[in-house]
Amino acid sequence: MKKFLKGFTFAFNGLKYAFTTQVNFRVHTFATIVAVALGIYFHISPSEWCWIAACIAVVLITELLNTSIEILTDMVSPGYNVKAGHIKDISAGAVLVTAIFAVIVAGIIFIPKL
Ligand SMILES: Nc1ncnc2c1ncn2[C@@H]1O[C@H](COP(=O)(O)OP(=O)(O)OP(=O)(O)O)[C@@H](O)[C@H]1O
Repeated sequence: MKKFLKGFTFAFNGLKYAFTTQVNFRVHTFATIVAVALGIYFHISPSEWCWIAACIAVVLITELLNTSIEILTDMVSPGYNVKAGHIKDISAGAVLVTAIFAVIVAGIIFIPKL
């Protein structure tokens, strides 16, 4: 049980690290708050909440993985390396894809309610 709770502490430390060091993670957290506030304001349906929750999760998870890939890349390749650059660009591209997906879903749900 102690080990299980310790795992949570490590996970929360990771979230804290991402939040305090990554501007993008803070921006996505702010976007999460806005999406939840809009969902409450417009009384969206349970299935619309599922889509919003999925968007929030996929964007935040990808941002967290992007952060850890960046750290790992800097560790493995501290100097300039074309491949290191590609790795970081691809990882950032993954975040962009999820963000575009979230904006499209939010548009489909919220624009008709305006
Ligand atoms: N070691 C490297 N070798 C080659 N290009 C790199 C390297 N590190 C970074 N780059 C290039 O610079 C871009 C920005 O890298 P950087 O590490 O600053 O990431 P970031 O997205 O600005 O994240 P953060 O601000 O959190 O560090 C990368 O996407 C990549 O194109």
